[in-house]
Amino acid sequence: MDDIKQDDQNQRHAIEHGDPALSLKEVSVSFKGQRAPALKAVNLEVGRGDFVAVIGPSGAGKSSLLRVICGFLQPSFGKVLLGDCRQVSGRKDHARAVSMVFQNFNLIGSMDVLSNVLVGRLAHKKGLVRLFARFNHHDREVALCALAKVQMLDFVYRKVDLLSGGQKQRVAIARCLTQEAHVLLADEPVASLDPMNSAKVIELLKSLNRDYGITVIANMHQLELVEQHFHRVIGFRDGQLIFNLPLDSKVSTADLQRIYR
Ligand SMILES: Nc1ncnc2c1ncn2[C@@H]1O[C@H](COP(=O)(O)OP(=O)(O)OP(=O)(O)O)[C@@H](O)[C@H]1O
Repeated sequence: MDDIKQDDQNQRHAIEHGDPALSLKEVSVSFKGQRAPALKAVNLEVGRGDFVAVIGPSGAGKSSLLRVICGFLQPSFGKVLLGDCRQVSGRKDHARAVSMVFQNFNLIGSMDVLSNVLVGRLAHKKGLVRLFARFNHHDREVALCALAKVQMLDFVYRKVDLLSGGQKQRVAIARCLTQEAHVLLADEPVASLDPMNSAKVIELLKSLNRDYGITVIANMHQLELVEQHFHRVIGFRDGQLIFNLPLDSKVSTADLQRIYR
């Protein structure tokens, strides 16, 4: 237990003194037909290897934040930088560096677990090899290692439609691992899961962060899980970043009132 605490402290020290995994500079996102922007001039730096929760009421801009980091959305203003200076300018530029898991898993239900996980390797392919989704021995090895990490090796050839919600989310996480991304974004990863599976999925994300140094940013509605597991919490309201705090104890009532009014 003491070792784990020491590891945690070492990791926090590295984060505080290391390079950023990503930065947002004055990022705004506006949607056609919406009066207010989804994100308003957001400035944010996330440290390499950090484990961050994003909280805020519905419509606060949490998903828009992850989607603009992932490159699914382009900022209307400002820029997203990966590492120190590489600007995110399209899907291709960062398809390998950033991966995402979703509340509804985004898996292909009619395909087996291994085929779904191999999709993560497409980020490493070009041209016809990518078009025809041709995978080699190394791709399969990476995928099987990822499935071992999420404890789904016994289900390699099972159709995804036949898995439970918790198992599906573990497959989705294995797909991210197979992509070998440095940053894992999770959009409400436990919203569809019961409390036991929710805790398991958060523990799994935590172990990827601890064992592989993957930077994790997760949108969360479950404050208890956030306070129990995450190193940092970011609060959003009305598209604005309201606070960005290290999490040594509970989020104060005063801070919660600033976002959930
Ligand atoms: N594709 C879209 N087209 C138009 N407006 C959108 C779109 N996606 C999001 N919005 C708007 O942008 C704002 C922020 O939405 P976003 O989904 O980022 O919030 P959120 O904090 O993730 O909410 P929730 O917790 O309910 O998922 C909302 O007002 C929403 O209606």
